[in-house]
Amino acid sequence: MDSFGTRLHRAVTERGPLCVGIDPHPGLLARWGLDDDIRGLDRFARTVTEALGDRVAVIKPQSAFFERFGSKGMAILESTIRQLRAAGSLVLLDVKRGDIGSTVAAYASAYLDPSSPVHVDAVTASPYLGVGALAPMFELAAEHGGGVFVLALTSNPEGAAVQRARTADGRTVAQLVIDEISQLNAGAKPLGSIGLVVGATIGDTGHDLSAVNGPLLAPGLGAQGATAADLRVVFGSALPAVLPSYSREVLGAGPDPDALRAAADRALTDCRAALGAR
Ligand SMILES: O=c1ccn([C@@H]2O[C@H](COP(=O)(O)O)[C@@H](O)[C@H]2O)c(=O)[nH]1
Repeated sequence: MDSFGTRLHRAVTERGPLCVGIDPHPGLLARWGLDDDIRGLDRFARTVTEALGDRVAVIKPQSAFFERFGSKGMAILESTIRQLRAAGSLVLLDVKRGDIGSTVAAYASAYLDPSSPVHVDAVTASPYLGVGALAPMFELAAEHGGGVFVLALTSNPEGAAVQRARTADGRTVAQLVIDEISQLNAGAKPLGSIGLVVGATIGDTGHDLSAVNGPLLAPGLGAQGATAADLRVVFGSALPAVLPSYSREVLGAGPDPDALRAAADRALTDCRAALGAR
């Protein structure tokens, strides 16, 4: 199996640099004329999958919106993952896991072992128990062609107090995360398999992303206020590695599948223009 970095590079080359989230917010279910229950969740996830699974490079289900319905929600998440992968999009499960290493090993087998019912192409992970504690995820990802996106500079305003705090050597916590992930990706071609999450909302923070050599997931576009034009300010010379991510901005166009596709196409056109030809 090719590495996640290779598979992502291929998907972006073929389909364009875009990630669309599946975030079935109660408000969106209502706007779509669906009840906030298991049937509404199923219809919402199925509609997005059928509309976008064969055209968007990466689809990012937000686990929380499935988890809130318990085991029935998880069953829908499992079938959504299967349908998305069958349609050819890479599935990035936004689940932000992180713990002591021995527990991270269990999260790794849950999401990155091909024999698991919730096996996905990549997951999001939190580094606040130490980047090193995520090693079992990095190892299983490498073994099975999976990817991990580690939070570095998140899109929400509350993140800055923790992420931009200074460590003993004067670097910010975020720069320490960035540097550790850069080491893990060193020498990988065309792209490493360990990505970072850097919000499109954060402006020019002066962090150095030039050595990451891995994908940079950029949430915060659309509903949180960032525009594709902001990507240039946030990422500078690291722009070619950016994977822009939209959820509500695209999902709000539903439930008509043509309208969903048109919204995703608009987002992709904006991102292509901002990132340069890709
Ligand atoms: O820094 C981060 C990390 C993750 N997210 C997630 O992305 C989507 C954003 O949804 P929008 O509707 O496009 O605002 C959501 O699932 C977040 O949990 C993020 O926003 N910022």
